[in-house]
Amino acid sequence: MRRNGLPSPTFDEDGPVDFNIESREIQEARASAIDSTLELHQLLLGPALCLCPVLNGTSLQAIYKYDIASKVPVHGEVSFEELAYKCGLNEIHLRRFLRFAMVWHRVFQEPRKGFVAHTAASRKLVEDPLARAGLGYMFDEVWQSFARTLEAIETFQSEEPNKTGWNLSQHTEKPTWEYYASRPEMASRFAASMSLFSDGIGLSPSFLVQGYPWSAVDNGRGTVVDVGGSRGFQCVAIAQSFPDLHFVVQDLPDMIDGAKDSLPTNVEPIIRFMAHDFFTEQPVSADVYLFRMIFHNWSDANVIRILKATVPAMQLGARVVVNDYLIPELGILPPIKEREVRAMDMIMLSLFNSREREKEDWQSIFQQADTRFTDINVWVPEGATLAIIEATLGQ
Ligand SMILES: C[S@@+](CC[C@H](N)C(=O)[O-])C[C@H]1O[C@@H](n2cnc3c(N)ncnc32)[C@H](O)[C@@H]1O
Repeated sequence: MRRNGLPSPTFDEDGPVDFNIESREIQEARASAIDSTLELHQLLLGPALCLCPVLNGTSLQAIYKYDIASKVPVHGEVSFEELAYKCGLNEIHLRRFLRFAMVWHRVFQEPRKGFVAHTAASRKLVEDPLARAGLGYMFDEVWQSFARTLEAIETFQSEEPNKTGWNLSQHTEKPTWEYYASRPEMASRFAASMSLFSDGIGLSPSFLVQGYPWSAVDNGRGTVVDVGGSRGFQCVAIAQSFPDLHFVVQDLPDMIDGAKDSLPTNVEPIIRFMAHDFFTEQPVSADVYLFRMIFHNWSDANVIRILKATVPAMQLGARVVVNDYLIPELGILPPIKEREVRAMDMIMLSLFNSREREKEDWQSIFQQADTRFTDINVWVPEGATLAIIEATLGQ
């Protein structure tokens, strides 16, 4: 990092909150150091302590709920007494929440007894609304869903998206998207968290742009339908590199409302938005139907329903292109990457009753949707977190 003029990692308030490492070599060195230190750490803990992880999110949840970070002056300090007053919290609770966060998460520090100051991590919460949204989503929704997941499995014995740990914890029978429709503040917190997670280096849209042969889609002049394409972020990225393609971004009406107005002007003429529920028959005939981070939100039966609704619009040779996590065989990925995929798989269970899939799962799902899906190719672009799964409709 020194050789590349990058700041050294530190917990100090003025330390870098993001590394902004672009070099693949440095990223790989960082990942391998994380893997090695994790292994060393767990070896030193030993089996008994590995069985006792601390799973207590109360402290971070309180920091989010009472917006504590914004009440601590940047480059200053505040007493526990005054901060408790500002937050409307009992001082004993506040002190234990913050001291837990200092020790477990390096969030806040106590430069002298009884006074609180920022670290780089707590300062990030003040300065980055996406980081705040991510914390809120994690501790108000995801963490609570984990605690009710086994209960949901036993009670419902169902794969439907409204029979989950999330449903039990939110006390609703509606699936997430429907529930969010009447709660715009939760919907925008979810969207902000997604853009925080998509900033992860392996999730950049550039991997989809460079990792798929877009120039071969009808010689670079074909039509791509981005199904469940949100506000068109992926299509914008692809369109910037392949300006002769045409795009239709489909999503639920609330999601695409006003999205056309926020497109960059150079790609605006080639990207169109359309309200479409992907469980109903696909109305657009295209060369490629892109599903990015869609199927991992749905059970196998529902993915098959969505694919069956797509097939009637597909001409011979048209393709479904899926961009989703791929579960590898155990031990093939570096440990830190494998943790991420398996963590996502568990989150999908608790929130949606869905799952991340292995290569063989994709073969089986496409075959069950339509036996004419042939040539199923699966690859992971170098450095990417998401795989590309491509299925072509044959005779
Ligand atoms: C995890 S997001 C993925 C968004 C986008 N493809 C991406 O990669 O950033 C899932 C998307 O599916 C959309 N969605 C959920 N149910 C839908 C339905 N029945 N029909 C169309 N879109 C739906 C949501 O509104 C949301 O934009």
